[in-house]
Amino acid sequence: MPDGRHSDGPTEKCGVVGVSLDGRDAAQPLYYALYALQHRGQESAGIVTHDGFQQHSHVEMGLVGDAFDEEDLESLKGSTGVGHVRYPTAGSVNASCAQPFSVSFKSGSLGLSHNGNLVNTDELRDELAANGHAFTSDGDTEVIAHDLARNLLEADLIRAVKRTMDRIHGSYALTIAHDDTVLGVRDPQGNRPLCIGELDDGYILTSESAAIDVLDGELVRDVRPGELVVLDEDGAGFDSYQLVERERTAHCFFEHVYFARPDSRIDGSLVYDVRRELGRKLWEESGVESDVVLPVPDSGRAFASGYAEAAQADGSDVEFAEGLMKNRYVGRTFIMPTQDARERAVRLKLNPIKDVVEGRTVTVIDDSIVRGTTSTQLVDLLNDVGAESVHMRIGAPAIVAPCYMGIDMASREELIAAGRDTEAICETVGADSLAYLSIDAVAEALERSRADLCLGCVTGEYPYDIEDESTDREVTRPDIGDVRASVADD
Ligand SMILES: O=P(O)(O)OC[C@H]1O[C@H](OP(=O)(O)OP(=O)(O)O)[C@H](O)[C@@H]1O
Ligand SMILES: NC(=O)CC[C@H](N)C(=O)O
Ligand SMILES: [Mg+2]
Repeated sequence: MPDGRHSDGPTEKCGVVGVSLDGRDAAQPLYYALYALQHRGQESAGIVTHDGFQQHSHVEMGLVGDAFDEEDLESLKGSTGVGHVRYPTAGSVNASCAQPFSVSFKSGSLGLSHNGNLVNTDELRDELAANGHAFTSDGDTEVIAHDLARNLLEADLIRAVKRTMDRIHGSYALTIAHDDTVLGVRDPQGNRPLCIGELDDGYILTSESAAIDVLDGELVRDVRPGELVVLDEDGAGFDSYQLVERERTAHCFFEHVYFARPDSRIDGSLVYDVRRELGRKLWEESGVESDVVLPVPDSGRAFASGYAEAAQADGSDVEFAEGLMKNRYVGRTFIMPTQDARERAVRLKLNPIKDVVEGRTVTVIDDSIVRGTTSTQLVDLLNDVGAESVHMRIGAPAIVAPCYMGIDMASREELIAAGRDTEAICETVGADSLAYLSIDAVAEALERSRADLCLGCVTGEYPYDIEDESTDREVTRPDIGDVRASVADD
């Protein structure tokens, strides 16, 4: 397995936050912000604060609502701090890798939250260990914390961060509490999102602007790729240092397709608008006449409304209907650790309304197909309730390669599109027709050139050097019959 990736798990990403307030305790706003970022990671949640004298930390496995009670929040004293929700992509899936990571050293303390994945973790860990650093986890985040702590012993804050940025390779959006100073750092290619918000009595740094909204704040701007933002300790403002400049960005397009909340604004675009535009383009590229268009909730919704709107504008009398009902108590299905659990979860999660579907031709719109669990089951379900035909339209290109940048998107073996063409995938999921959106349409909707996006999972070409990437390229495909049989057995 290549450095910095574990073998199985969901395609979730972590959420980071940091706040600096004028006197008010930071714990509660951090907690609410983490609640707003819960979709980005459900494995653990944590907050580290600083009261001007000492650091306080509470980190637990589980969801935000379960990880903290009132007493925990009260114990987190101080008006500055950082928080994290984790979905593991590097290191163990247990408390040893839960964040924020705390490190105490001669000249102070650090609490560090990370979204992303380093691609040179092993090399850095070996070097730091040889210099006497003792690690308590096998993750990449602790390596960043130790490297920064070491640099802080020899240099001022800005130089120390710059040195660490020069040494760590890969994707990272970081919020860091260095004593009572809160910092935000974004990797030089801006792979993972990070933005700055203004609150009534302070400032916030966070993965998604929805977390600023829930605190009734205002989005100021995105943190620029390669930029360090330092919040004033009294919450009065912030300073910016452009520490690394790169010619090209490598923004992750999948943030807009699936990960981020539709109500978040990332790198200048509202996720909801981008999804609707992708849906419109999907109609333009591969629209198919049918009686009804059904979104796959949740993330397929905005795509389907854009698709149906474009179809109707073109004179189609297709109906847009919420014909798949979602059980809101079942989380994102990738979170399930085994294929069997994922299949069961899809059945629990989505139920078709027979009356909407029976005897009709149906177009199902989803944002993406990863392992194919959702689409394969859905086609069966829709056929079971009497759909005359089922056409799948997908608002992203086919995912043919793993993600090494902080999304655990399974190995090639598990990806239904790796080593298969669209026709074979269509046959595998059992649909009457299937079409994906083109990569160019994605770049157009995001108003960026292809060269400024990370498209690794849809092209297999990465903007970072990935150790051992090539060893994962050979895929032995099971027979289509075997795949369908395993679904039918369930
Ligand atoms: O091909 P698969 O491996 O099944 O993965 C693709 C599905 O998983 C995601 O939904 P998910 O249930 O994670 O979350 P959502 O409710 O936000 O759409 C995505 O939106 C697709 O529906
Ligand atoms: N999903 C992420 O961004 C994970 C951050 C970090 N690589 C970890 O596994 O803890
Ligand atoms: Mg979905």
